[in-house]
Amino acid sequence: MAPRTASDLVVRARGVRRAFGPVTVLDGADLDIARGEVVALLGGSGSGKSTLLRILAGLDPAASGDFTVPAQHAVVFQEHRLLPWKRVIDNVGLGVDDRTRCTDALAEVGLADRARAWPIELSGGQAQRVAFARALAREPSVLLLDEPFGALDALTRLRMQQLFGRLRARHGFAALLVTHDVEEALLLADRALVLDRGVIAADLPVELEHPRAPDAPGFGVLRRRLLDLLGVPSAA
Ligand SMILES: Nc1ncnc2c1ncn2[C@@H]1O[C@H](COP(=O)(O)OP(=O)(O)OP(=O)(O)O)[C@@H](O)[C@H]1O
Repeated sequence: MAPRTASDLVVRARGVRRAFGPVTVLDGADLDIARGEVVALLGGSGSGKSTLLRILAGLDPAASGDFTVPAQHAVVFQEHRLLPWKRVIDNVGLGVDDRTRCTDALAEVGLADRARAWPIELSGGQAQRVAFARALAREPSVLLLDEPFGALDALTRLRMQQLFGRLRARHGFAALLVTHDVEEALLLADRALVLDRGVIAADLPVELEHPRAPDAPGFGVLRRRLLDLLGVPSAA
């Protein structure tokens, strides 16, 4: 891989620190994301993944460190966070002037026919699709995703992961994907980072052909390596 220059980077963070009272959660974390690159962020529960994502999203003014994230970013959380008093299309259109972009985004996630529905009328998977449409309508150069598929049932999660792959191929956005799911990281990401004791402790390139599948050659080896990096021992 050619060395990355600063101009290739869409996200650059250096020495990110955050403590809550006496507890230091991030202790000088460094992170780069290149244009169009999907980076998974893993780590034990409470290791600070969401804290780092929130900082990059500009949602935590108390953090310190140097970080640049383009203004044109969008965030998707585990919960859809749709406004219940706005119809689907108006949720997608929040802060976006161009209505065509909103209609197109809704069509891209397969929900053109639900534009006039209320959020309460949607399934969990559909609501999360709308959350992605809302993000897409902003034409982001980077998506910040905090376990966006974590609350979905296994089948819906698989469909959403496939949708994410198609959207990424079409739009070329970069993404930071916080996930607990090793398989998800290896299906979707170009690199997998492991956050441990406040720093990025490992950076694993995922050099697998697309479309990827858990039974494809090379997948199992990478899964084992990533589990090792996460400190999960192999079954005896
Ligand atoms: N607003 C807050 N006030 C106090 N402590 C907080 C706050 N936000 C996060 N923390 C603490 O910071 C640590 C990291 O939390 P964070 O949610 O970033 O971890 P995580 O890696 O995303 O965890 P999980 O995988 O369980 O979602 C935890 O110990 C958490 O309790």
